[in-house]
Amino acid sequence: MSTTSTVRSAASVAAGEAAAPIIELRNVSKRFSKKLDFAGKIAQKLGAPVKDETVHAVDGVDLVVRKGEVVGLVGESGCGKSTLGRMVAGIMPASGGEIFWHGRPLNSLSGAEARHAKLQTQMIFQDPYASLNPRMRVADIVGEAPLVHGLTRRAEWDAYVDNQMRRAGLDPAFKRRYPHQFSGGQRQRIGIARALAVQPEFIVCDEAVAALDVSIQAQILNLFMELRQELNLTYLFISHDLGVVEHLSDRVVIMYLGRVVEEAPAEEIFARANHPYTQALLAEVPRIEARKKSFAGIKGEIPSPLAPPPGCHFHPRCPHAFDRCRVERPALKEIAPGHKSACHLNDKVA
Ligand SMILES: Nc1ncnc2c1ncn2[C@@H]1O[C@H](COP(=O)(O)OP(=O)(O)OP(=O)(O)O)[C@@H](O)[C@H]1O
Repeated sequence: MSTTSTVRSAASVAAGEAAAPIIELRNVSKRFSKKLDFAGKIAQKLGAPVKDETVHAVDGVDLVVRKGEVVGLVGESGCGKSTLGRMVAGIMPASGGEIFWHGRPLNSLSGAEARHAKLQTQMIFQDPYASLNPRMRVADIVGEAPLVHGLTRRAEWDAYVDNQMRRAGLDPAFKRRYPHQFSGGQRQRIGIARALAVQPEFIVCDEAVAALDVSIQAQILNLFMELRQELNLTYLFISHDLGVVEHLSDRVVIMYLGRVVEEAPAEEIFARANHPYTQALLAEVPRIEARKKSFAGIKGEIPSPLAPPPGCHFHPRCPHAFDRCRVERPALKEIAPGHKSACHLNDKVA
């Protein structure tokens, strides 16, 4: 058994039935109103009917992340993963539904509690360079927030920063340098050191390794898993690539056009994918076992979230679609213990 799967199994036990949810989303949606362009504004002024231009980025999602778990959130570009991640991290409000933090509605927290919740959830982004202030030295990037929030004192600050840098695999000797003096992988480590410095319990990684070379990706993924063990961290790991989440997730959640279409323990997703969309995603990961199965790749383009197809959003691209799929939204139903899928085919088989 590989080290990663040993780590996963051990954590799965730790994150079993009894582990309490850190975050829970119930029927959460996010809509963005698209601003009218010049022609649209003129048409509106002239009293012409103007189309409703609303992007349904996230549409009625239920999601639970339990303490100690690593949840992989996977789907094609534009399916709403980042938007969902931002709502989970408390940096973007939902348009509908409810978000619970340790069992309490996020919007019922007092100012101090909400600030604490925000600090406890850190986000790591795809492009570390864009999220690091180019005019700040690494020591300040890493050490500013813990000082502001009273997690360290001025007298101990240097040692505190050194410690966070070492944890993220950076040499503290370089702490007076600026972000542009580091490589892509090292910059991602600076982002990780900054996140760790506020002592979070939960980290949302949004395509955190997507911009890195494959060998560097592996190093950063290993670092995430070591930190998980060392600091008892919980992760929501967002990626467009099922292959990336394969080795580190306890549970995998698949999104398509704003909705969750399947959710299961990682082993189950890779061994017995149920939803035709998940099967198509698996077919596109060349190095995993499932490629041997005769899943067809995904045909066609992902439809616009401005006008999602009725019924099951995946039906125009699904090789198994039938009449019901074109009119009725499939509910996310349990098809095996811990395995849920939103596909009308499951009712048909039964
Ligand atoms: N601030 C915004 N205003 C308007 N539309 C937005 C905004 N943020 C996201 N969207 C739209 O919402 C949809 C979902 O975007 P999101 O970035 O969450 O998807 P994603 O799955 O993370 O894709 P990617 O990996 O490409 O970022 C997209 O159609 C996107 O254009």
